[in-house]
Order: sequence, then structure tokens, then C-alpha cells
Amino acid sequence: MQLRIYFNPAELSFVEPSVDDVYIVIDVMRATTTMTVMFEQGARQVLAAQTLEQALEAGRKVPGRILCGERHTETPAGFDYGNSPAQFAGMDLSNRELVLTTSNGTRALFACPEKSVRLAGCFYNGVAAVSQALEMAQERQCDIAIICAAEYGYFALEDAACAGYLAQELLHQYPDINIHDSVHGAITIYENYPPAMLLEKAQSSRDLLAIGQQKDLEYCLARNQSTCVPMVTGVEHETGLLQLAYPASQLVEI
Ligand SMILES: O=C(O)[C@H](CS(=O)(=O)O)OP(=O)(O)O
Repeated sequence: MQLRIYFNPAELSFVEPSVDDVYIVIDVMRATTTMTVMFEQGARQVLAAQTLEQALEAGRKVPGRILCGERHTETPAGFDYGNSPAQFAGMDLSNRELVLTTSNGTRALFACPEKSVRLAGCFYNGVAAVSQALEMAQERQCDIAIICAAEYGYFALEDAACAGYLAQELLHQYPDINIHDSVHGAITIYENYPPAMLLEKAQSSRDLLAIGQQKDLEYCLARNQSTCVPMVTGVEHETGLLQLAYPASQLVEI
């Protein structure tokens, strides 16, 4: 079994990513942290949309869906909520369906091979995400890839550091895994930029602080507070949105 890390979803277009591998997509600030919190709060399903139009259409099709997301951190017109994990942590989402479109995280899910196993990982669910990925990779006898969502196509320090954290945990759980050069790089980044340092140095932290979202940072930078691991379970045929569920008993297609 091999582990590779992609620091930017665009790297996938230079290789032939295998549809059989298990992909952990990381967008620490904030999409994959937000998804994890949504399921913690009881959500039945989260539908990831690439565009605002797709999200609005999915909301129109099924009354009762909650429309969430952002563009440049702002809640788009016609949406119910933004992309704040702290806000969702205060809501009862029992049995609700949410539609989510964000600048980087939801797009990264779409960048992975269609029909591949995709898990949403972050500091908040780190150990659980790694355990789930490992279990699935062992069952399928496949490799694991960690995809950093990055920031508008640019390297994002917090995603790379989180990838290093997950890789360290994976090595702890399965020391025999073969690691690619990218893994050494990510672990070095994590060792030099643990969450306390990311709070100060990561551009995304500074951006969230500037708009008064410091509460979000408490969720995004906290390690292992959740055992929820959102997973892509299929595609909604009418809209093309990716369906994410947790727990596995709610799996739709895969
Ligand atoms: O909502 C977020 O934090 C970001 C938007 S931005 O990159 O900070 O402008 O979206 P995400 O897709 O969660 O990275």
C-alpha cells in the first residue's frame, strides 16, 4: 500500500489517478471541517455543488434542503447559511439535507476520479479519517491519496500541515505503508506548523480573523474532536451533485 499527498488538486491532472484508490480530501479552512460538523449535528446528507447555480437548482428541486456556502467567504444571495463550522455547531440538523458549495473544498471533491472513494478529512476528525481510509484501503487492497484543496489554486499551509498530520497518524496505524516524497514534505510542514503556529501564520487564519470568524478557527484547528468521516456515496442524477453521508449505513450507491 502506498501513500501520496497532492498539495493542490491541479496535480491530479498531471498523473493518471486511479479510480480504485481511497482519497482523503482536506480543506481545513473550512469546507471539510464544516462538513464534519454538519454530520456531528445530525445531518442526513450533504450535497456538494461546484457552482452557485447547481446549488440553487438542487435547493429548488427538493423543498426543505438547507442551502449553504460561500464565495470569497461571503454567503451568496439566496443562500440560507455560509460556511461557518461554529455556526453549524450550534444548530440541530437532525435528518436534514444540506447543499454546500465553497470556493475550494467542494471543488476538490470533484477533482478526484469520478466514482472513487472520497472521504472528507481535517484536523477535527483526523484520527477517524485515517482509520476509515486505512480500513477501506486494506479491504480493497489499494493505495491512499491525500488531496489538499489549496486556496484558489495556490498552496495552502493549513491543508499541507493537516496532510502531514494525517500521514503521521497513518504511519502510526500502519507502519508498513510505502511513502512518497510528498509525505516527507508534508510531515516536515506539520512539524514546523502545528495548529498553534497555523493560527498565526496561515493566510486563511488571518482572513478568518479579519472577518470576525475567530470561533471558526477553534473548530478548524482542533485535533480529533469528531469521529464523523463524511464520505461521497454517489451522485444525484438530476443535478450532478455529489452526495456525502455519514455513517456508512446511510450509503447510497458505493
Ligand atoms: O469559506 C472558506 O473559508 C473558503 C473561502 S476562502 O478561500 O477563505 O475565500 O472556502 P473553502 O472552500 O472552505 O476553502
